[in-house]
Amino acid sequence: METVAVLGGGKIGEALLGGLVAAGRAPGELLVVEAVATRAAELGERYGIGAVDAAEAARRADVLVVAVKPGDVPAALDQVHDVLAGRRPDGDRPTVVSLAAGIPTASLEARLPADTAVVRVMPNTPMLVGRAMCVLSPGAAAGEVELALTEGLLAAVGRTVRVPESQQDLATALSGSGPAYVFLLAEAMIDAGVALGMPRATATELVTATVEGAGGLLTTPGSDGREGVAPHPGLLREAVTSPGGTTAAALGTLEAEGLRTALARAVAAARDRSVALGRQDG
Ligand SMILES: NC(=O)C1=CN([C@@H]2O[C@H](COP(=O)(O)OP(=O)(O)OC[C@H]3O[C@@H](n4cnc5c(N)ncnc54)[C@H](O)[C@@H]3O)[C@@H](O)[C@H]2O)C=CC1
Ligand SMILES: O=C(O)[C@@H]1CCC=N1
Repeated sequence: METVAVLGGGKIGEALLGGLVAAGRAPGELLVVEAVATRAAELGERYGIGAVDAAEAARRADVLVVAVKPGDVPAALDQVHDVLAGRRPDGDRPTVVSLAAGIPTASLEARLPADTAVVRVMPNTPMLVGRAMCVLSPGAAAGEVELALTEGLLAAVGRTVRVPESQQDLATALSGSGPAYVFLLAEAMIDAGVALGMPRATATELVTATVEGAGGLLTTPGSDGREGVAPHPGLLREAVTSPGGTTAAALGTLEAEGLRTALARAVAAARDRSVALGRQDG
């Protein structure tokens, strides 16, 4: 198997490394470059992954994953540039896989040796439990080989989909940030249950099982009574909504309070922020 080096062992770096280990990848094939020594040690203890410096990662990696904050990407790429320049671009040089929100492949390529294969990916944190949604777009020098290599790696930790790079900022707003919207919804539901008198542990069990079960229905073909097409959220919602019943009362309140509009605005705000992060780097 190829050696994967991750620059940045923070939340998403850990989700990838931990997810790969959980999927059976040998820790010896995984490397992390982490600026904070205590954090690197923590990852070593937790997953048995070796910490190296940027130059060593650039020397040994077949896939070099950039998982630092968008503003730290230029410095991180500068640290590996010269070693990468010493490796031939025709198969010896690693594929650079960027997980950074907003940063276009053209900006990444401009800070890397000419002809480096770059794949821009927007992952999400369910990667840690093998349930990621990873959205991929190739850079100018990334062909089918590099895309397939990246997909093969990420398939171990969830699902992958290719999109034109013009849709990456919107993908970031939907699936990259999306888990946070679901967690906020869960938190708010639990708090509402507690406010109305249910013990927190019970409310938490009810809500988390409900989110998991609803996710299962959304992703199980045929769950809305139709065969051969992806389940429609509206049909699943209708099946819960008895005429004159409790769900209709709740949904009427949510619509009146503007939940749908709030979500549309939230996704647009996240998309715009992703675009702005890319401009700041440029
Ligand atoms: N957290 C999330 O849900 C997602 C994050 N991302 C992207 O992943 C990237 C990282 O985000 P997080 O993991 O949340 O941030 P984080 O702040 O948790 O992790 C970044 C890590 O990189 C380290 N670091 C910074 N510069 C470094 C360098 N030059 N060399 C080595 N290590 C360095 C920091 O010490 C830190 O541990 C961002 O670009 C973000 O846009 C993408 C999808 C989802
Ligand atoms: O909040 C962020 O900027 C990152 C990108 C997607 C999820 N977390």
